[in-house]
Amino acid sequence: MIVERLAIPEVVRVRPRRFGDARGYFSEVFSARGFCQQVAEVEFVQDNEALSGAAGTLRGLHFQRSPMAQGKLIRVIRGAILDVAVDIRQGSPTFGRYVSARLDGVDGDQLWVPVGFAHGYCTLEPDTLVAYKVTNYYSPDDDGGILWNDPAIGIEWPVLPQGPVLSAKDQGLPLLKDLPAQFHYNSEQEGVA
Ligand SMILES: Cc1cn([C@H]2C[C@H](O)[C@@H](COP(=O)(O)OP(=O)(O)O[C@H]3O[C@@H](C)C(=O)[C@@H](O)[C@H]3O)O2)c(=O)[nH]c1=O
Repeated sequence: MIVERLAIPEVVRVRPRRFGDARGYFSEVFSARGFCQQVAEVEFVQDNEALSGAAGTLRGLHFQRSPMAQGKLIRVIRGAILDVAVDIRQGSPTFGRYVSARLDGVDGDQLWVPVGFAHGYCTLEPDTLVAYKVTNYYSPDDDGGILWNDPAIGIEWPVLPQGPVLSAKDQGLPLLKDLPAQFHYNSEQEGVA
């Protein structure tokens, strides 16, 4: 497993080893032992899967507030995404900044996005299948979000002349500066894993 910390070092790109042979390949896509030793000591409780039909489907930017905040380990089974994590930790030197990584089903890279970050992705190919593990259960009451194209964050999404395919919910999310106080993430309440 190769581990690479991004410009915001709590966000980590993980490349599990693949053993190729004449049949194809074998890969341990997750091992608690390796992950806890090399990336973050967390426990995952839920596995999610999302299929997006059209290239240019954008989901995000999402998070759950404390105490239901979720760390997420994202990978692409088929297709490709630009995956994005935005630092929303109050007082963080990188608050409001983001990192991104291309993930695809060909090389099998994963992205670890800890609590304290909003997460989103845009699909780069049709029929992209994304799978991710999360460290806390889904809690719609604690669901928070930030508008995907908040100019203060300035994410360089793929160029989409028609604009992205968005859910109705994601079209109406607030800007980071307008996030209600009860959705502010305070690292002192909940340590960053
Ligand atoms: C996220 C989630 C959704 N759902 C349901 C609620 C809803 O009816 C349907 C679709 O939900 P959403 O529109 O929120 O799905 P989606 O926009 O794909 O939401 C996801 O986006 C990415 C970027 C993330 O980071 C995830 O944490 C999650 O927020 O699935 C669950 O039952 N469990 C879950 O954990």
